[in-house]
Amino acid sequence: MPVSDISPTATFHDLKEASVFITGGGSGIGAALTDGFLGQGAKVAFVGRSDANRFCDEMQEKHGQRPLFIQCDITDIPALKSAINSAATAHGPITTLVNNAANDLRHKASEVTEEFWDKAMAINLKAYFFACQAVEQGMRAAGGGSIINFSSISYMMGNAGYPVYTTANSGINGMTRSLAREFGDGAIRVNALAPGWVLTQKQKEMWATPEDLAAHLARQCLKEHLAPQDIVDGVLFLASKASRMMTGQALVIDGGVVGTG
Ligand SMILES: NC(=O)C1=CN([C@@H]2O[C@H](COP(=O)(O)OP(=O)(O)OC[C@H]3O[C@@H](n4cnc5c(N)ncnc54)[C@H](O)[C@@H]3O)[C@@H](O)[C@H]2O)C=CC1
Ligand SMILES: O=C(O)C(=O)C[C@H](O)C(=O)CO
Repeated sequence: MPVSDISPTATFHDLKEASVFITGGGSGIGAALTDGFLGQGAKVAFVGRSDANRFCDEMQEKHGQRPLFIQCDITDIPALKSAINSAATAHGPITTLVNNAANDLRHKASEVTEEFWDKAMAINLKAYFFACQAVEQGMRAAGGGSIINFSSISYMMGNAGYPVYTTANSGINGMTRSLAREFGDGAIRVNALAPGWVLTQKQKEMWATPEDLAAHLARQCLKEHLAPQDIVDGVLFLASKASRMMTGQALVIDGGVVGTG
């Protein structure tokens, strides 16, 4: 489905003018999130490795407001912190952080080198932590905020084929619970969101064989594959004061896989 067709169903009035920072907000689920937050009237900044100006043009045309794109590899922690500072300077202190960028490259345990491990963890876990650290003081000064850390049901399913990724996904949930405790006295909420299999263009091109899709659907209670926009309303809810007393949780949006297999 083209990005332009994405339309979240809920309106969260407190997200109007909110300063939102999204990692990997230019493609896949992240692009749907950028679109969704702009649709709420939020000010959105996002980072990604490759040029996203065409996507920003599309968003400006659709919403009358351009997201701020900052080119940045999130494994470069000083660059990530600098991007967060630039976004806060442009839009005001970040009150919603979405740690979305990740890499689910397939691999076998026997093939994992130390170098691969370090690189995978740098993208899928380390960057998440340092982005949380970088927004803490600004959120405290602003009177609070919401952090949403993308995890995945893949570790809950005990999936093979990407063990370093699933290790990081599990770590994200532990980190989320600890940071929820540590940041809670600043009214900063920290939650995880674990999607099921979401058929982005990349998933369709790289991993989704007809056999695997059928097997996955057989495990879902709801017999329809998820699209990126199915994740958006859940993120908006976690960002909004609609979830004001919810923190340290992992929200699963998967069509009903976990616990049914
Ligand atoms: N698509 C799916 O089926 C599922 C996705 N998820 C999670 O949802 C989130 C989004 O997933 P997708 O949209 O499928 O991912 P994707 O791979 O399609 O997009 C990830 C985005 O992050 C960016 N990115 C990756 N590495 C980066 C780096 N080093 N520096 C800066 N940007 C970088 C990419 O350019 C891209 O914009 C991830 O956290 C993923 O683990 C979880 C479960 C299932
Ligand atoms: O995190 C991921 O990426 C996934 O979980 C993708 C799908 O859920 C999957 O691989 C299903 O088998």
